[in-house]
Amino acid sequence: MQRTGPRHRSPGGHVSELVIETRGLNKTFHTRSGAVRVAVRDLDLAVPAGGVHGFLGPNGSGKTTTIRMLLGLSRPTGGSMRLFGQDVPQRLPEVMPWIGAVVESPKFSPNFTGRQNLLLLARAIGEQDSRVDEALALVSLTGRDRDRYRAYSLGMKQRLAIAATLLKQPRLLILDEPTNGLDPAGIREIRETIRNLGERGVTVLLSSHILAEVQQVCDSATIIGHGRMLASGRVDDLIGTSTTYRVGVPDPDTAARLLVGGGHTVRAEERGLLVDTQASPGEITRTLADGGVYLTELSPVRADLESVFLQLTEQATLGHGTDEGALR
Ligand SMILES: Nc1ncnc2c1ncn2[C@@H]1O[C@H](COP(=O)(O)OP(=O)(O)OP(=O)(O)O)[C@@H](O)[C@H]1O
Repeated sequence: MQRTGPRHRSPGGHVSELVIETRGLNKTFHTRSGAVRVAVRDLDLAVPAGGVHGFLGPNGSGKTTTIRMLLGLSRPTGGSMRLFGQDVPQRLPEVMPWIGAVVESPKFSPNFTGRQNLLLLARAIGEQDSRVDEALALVSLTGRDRDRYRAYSLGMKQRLAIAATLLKQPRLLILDEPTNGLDPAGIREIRETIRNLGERGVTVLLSSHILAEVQQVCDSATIIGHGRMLASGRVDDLIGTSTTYRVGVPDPDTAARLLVGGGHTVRAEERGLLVDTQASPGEITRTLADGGVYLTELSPVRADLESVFLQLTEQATLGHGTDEGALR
């Protein structure tokens, strides 16, 4: 797992081509009341070519701000950015034809069908009409393309928005929280669409505050909190770095103190303690036994990004004192 630095290393140490690269990226807002708000802080983002890369962080952690800067919609206060190896925003006009983005809901005409909306768009950007059928198929809207847009579900509207970006066959697709506000069926359809695109060779940057989403859909991920990168790497590796154990003990307070002293991350829960650690069960047992505490239970809990995130944000918040927003 890589925690800092702009290069993405595979487990074998190979440095892959980066589609998105930021170095020391900063964005500070000055609010009307005169307060200074740091939205993005020294962010080194490295997104390798191919597959789906998750951009994971709680609400307000700086994902949209970063994406807006990458797309030239907002100006950084510091640092540098590259897309396909080109400095942006300076060279944005050159790389923009390769990039599709759904950052806000696009304006479609409610009385036109999905197909008519895309045909209008395709002609406006000089793409062949045949691209419309291909784009509709990629987002699985083929059977519903002759329904009026106003009759579409939110999920279908979102898939049409993705189809619109696919008309020009982008090599990079940036999706900002694309499943927000969708029902479970809509969420599933969008996730399938994103996975299909990743498998077809499109690099997808998927921003999300939903850990399970990133875990299910993404090959690699960057986790941010307070505008800072907390970890980056393959999702398998991010999960593999730590295991959570449920620890049952007669005296949880003493046990927690001993475990924290031993360098483990500890959370209290109803049935005992949850310990996020890279250590073996034997080491946990020894740490407690050396302090005179004997276990009544020690069982591994399925590792997920949530425990990784909690470990990372705990480290990051030590120096900040503010709390992260809600993750679900
Ligand atoms: N135009 C602005 N003026 C002032 N503060 C802003 C502005 N835009 C964003 N912020 C602040 O910057 C921080 C990061 O916001 P941002 O929208 O980038 O987070 P996010 O990770 O995309 O969150 P969400 O998941 O809620 O969209 C927040 O504290 C937000 O309030």
